[in-house]
Amino acid sequence: MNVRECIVSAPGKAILHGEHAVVHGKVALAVSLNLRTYLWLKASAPGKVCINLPNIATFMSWELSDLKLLAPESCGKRDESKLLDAELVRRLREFIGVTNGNLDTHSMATLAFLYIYLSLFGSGDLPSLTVTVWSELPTGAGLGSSAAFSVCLAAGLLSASGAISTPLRDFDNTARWCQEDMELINSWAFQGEKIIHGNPSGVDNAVGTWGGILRFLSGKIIPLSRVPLLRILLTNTKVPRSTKVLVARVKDKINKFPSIMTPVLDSVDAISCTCERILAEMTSQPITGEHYNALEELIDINQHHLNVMGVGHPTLDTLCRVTQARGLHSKLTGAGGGGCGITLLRPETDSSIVQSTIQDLKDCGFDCWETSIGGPGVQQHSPASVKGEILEIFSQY
Ligand SMILES: Nc1ncnc2c1ncn2[C@@H]1O[C@H](COP(=O)(O)OP(=O)(O)O)[C@@H](O)[C@H]1O
Ligand SMILES: C[C@@](O)(CCOP(=O)(O)O)CC(=O)O
Ligand SMILES: [Mg+2]
Repeated sequence: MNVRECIVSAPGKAILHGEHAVVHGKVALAVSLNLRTYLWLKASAPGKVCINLPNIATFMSWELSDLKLLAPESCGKRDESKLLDAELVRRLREFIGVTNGNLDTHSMATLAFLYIYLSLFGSGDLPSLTVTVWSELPTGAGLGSSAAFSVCLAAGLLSASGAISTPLRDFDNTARWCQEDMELINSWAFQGEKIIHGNPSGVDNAVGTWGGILRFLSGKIIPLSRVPLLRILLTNTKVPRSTKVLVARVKDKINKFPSIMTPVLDSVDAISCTCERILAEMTSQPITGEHYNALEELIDINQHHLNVMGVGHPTLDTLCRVTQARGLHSKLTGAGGGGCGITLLRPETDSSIVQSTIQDLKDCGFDCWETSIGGPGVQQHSPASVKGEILEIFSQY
């Protein structure tokens, strides 16, 4: 079977409010970032499937004849079932030698790839292909690298299978899919997230697919059209953590202390809804200091709640303290336990304050940069529209 070569990309995300609570049916507000993951899919030597994941030093190659033995009996390109095929996951875990509880980066990424590949192609001829992924996002830092990876896998493999169109026309630089195709990409990306996370809410893959600023509640995605331009500082504490472990930790706490944790989750829900209302107000009325005071207070309250849930970290406390000393407010973003935090900047925050804060945070050993938000969701690219440095990485494989 011949595959169609393609390059696709998907953005990372920052959660403004609602991480963890969103897994338990509460509202989250999330925004796409200008950092993206790129996937290049091309035909490979006959009889072989290869993945090159240089961000995580993973390079694998399999014989089609071995993969064919693992393929599920039925597969469905249009099957949007929310349940993972547990039997296929079991066979794949055994095939790549993952023992129970093994959560390493390499195994999760390989499992997610093989699961989507075999689910989409398993019942027919398996195509010989090579997939190379390169990301501008830090891996495992709370910026949705797993979701951007899963969205790219879903978009690339669905396109190669012909289950969705190839939107890029001659002379286009980038192109996006129709709503129906994006829903299919999102649903397969969600399967990838399930393999990597265990119990994802789906907010990260939704932002990776649609981009922009979204309100997410129990799988329902509402793009926010009325949002002021927000200035955000991103800080990576560089403390590694696993979303899967942190999501499980919060669940244990809820099971242990339901009457204590349920009001915390309800409060986070109210924070997300209040934030959404304030953001809408800021587009319909003149923006005042009161709006920013309220947004800052919501950030502080939510950060305390996240500490109560057990997903804080001393480095995140340092981030909050260092930025507070400059009059700025921060919270963790994503799963916490290290990883990244966001700091809200006011429109009038002087660039000298921003630069001094960045320097203070760098002095703590963190990476820190001002980011732009709301970038496009999943896209197909012509090679000419991909940055030279990424093409150069791709050209090595
Ligand atoms: N560029 C990449 N290449 C390969 N695998 C990736 C890449 N980015 C993310 N992943 C997968 O996602 C996992 C990290 O997911 P997760 O713990 O949810 O953190 P994040 O906050 O970055 O989403 C990694 O262990 C790896 O399996
Ligand atoms: C903690 C959570 O709300 C977000 C996790 O984001 P990340 O994998 O840390 O980027 C989990 C989820 O929504 O699936
Ligand atoms: Mg993730």
